[in-house]
Amino acid sequence: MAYYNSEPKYEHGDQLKVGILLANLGTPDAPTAQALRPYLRQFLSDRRIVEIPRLVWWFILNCIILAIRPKKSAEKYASVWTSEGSPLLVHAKKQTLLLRGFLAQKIQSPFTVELGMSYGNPSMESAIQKLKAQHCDRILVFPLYPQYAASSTASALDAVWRVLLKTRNMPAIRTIKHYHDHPAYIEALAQSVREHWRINGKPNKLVMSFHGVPKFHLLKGDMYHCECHKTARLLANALSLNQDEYTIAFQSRFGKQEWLKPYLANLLESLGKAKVSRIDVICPGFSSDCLETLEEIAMEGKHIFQSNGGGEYHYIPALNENEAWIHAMTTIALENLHGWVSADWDADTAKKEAEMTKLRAQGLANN
Ligand SMILES: C=CC1=C(C)c2cc3[nH]c(cc4nc(cc5[nH]c(cc1n2)c(C)c5CCC(=O)O)C(CCC(=O)O)=C4C)c(C)c3C=C
Ligand SMILES: [Fe+2]
Ligand SMILES: [Fe+2]
Repeated sequence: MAYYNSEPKYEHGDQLKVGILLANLGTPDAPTAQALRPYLRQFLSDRRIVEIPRLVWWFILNCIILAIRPKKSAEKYASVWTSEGSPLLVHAKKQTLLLRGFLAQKIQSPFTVELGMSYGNPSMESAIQKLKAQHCDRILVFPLYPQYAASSTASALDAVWRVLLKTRNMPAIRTIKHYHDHPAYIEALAQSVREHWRINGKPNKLVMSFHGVPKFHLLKGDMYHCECHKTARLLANALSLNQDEYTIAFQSRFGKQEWLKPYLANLLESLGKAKVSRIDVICPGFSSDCLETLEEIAMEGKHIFQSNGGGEYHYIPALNENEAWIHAMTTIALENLHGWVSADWDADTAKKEAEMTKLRAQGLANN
């Protein structure tokens, strides 16, 4: 088998495009133990996710985790699965289509948007192949993680680099590192909270819950923790909240190590025991609803809070297809596409460009 991926057919004069590659985590193909096993194997074999020595981890992963977790996780996935599929994938696909449409209003030069996942399907490889098949010679990688973390953003970029290592005709690449403090993202979050409060009234406390990572990631230089705090502070400012009206927590602890604190489960337990009459929980780090928000936050979190004596519990949905969020994605993409796309491109320019390319190929033009 050839080491390099085959290149798509290209003829002089074919129109070159800019590709925007939306990168997200990925999800299993079905809510079953059979589908969870390969997904979790790929996910948990990533060194960005688990950093313990390979041989020890191989044994723990294959002999313990993959024997138990697929069945347990499949039951959780089944509780949030929709008729269209996994929520994460359903939302990410809709975001891809919407971003394509919004960008088409803003730029006229040829571009396209595709979706690629770090683990599972659609793979990063299939997304890059789709972009190359459409003659994208410039690709902007847009991770759907507002806060940079080595375990999310960098692992998505690793997946891109792995494909490029096997690519003969490499496109130019730009990457977006983060947008945790981008005004349009903060405004999209603020709008969704304001809308929830307009309909349901205000809670005693707004809990902002972020996916956790092991504490040593922070100690070794991963700034994720700081970026989560900055997002929370900016969102609180946008909503004019006092310090005692909101709080931050980290969820989804995995394994026995210490993770970023406070742990959401402990916080919900103490808020419940304090008989707080209503809390609202929002997850600003998740661009789409997924297992971690719909099962862990909306279901499990509610149970912890209320079984400890807490009152009303509202989960505020992720940004998903909110217009303000797609608008924010459009703004962030455009800022990073500077010099790659033009607002005044038209069919005539394209024709002239194609002619020039042909002439250049025949040695009839020097520029
Ligand atoms: C902000 C984004 C995320 C970070 C950072 C992150 C780190 C991280 N995750 C695990 C382990 C698991 N995460 C799982 C699911 C999952 N994680 C994220 C996002 C981040 N993870 C999302 C969006 C999802 C949901 C995917 C979906 O299909 O809906 C899972 C799988 C589910 C399960 O079995 O519980 C695991 C495992 C670690 C160890 C980690 C940091 C080191
Ligand atoms: Fe995770
Ligand atoms: Fe979880």
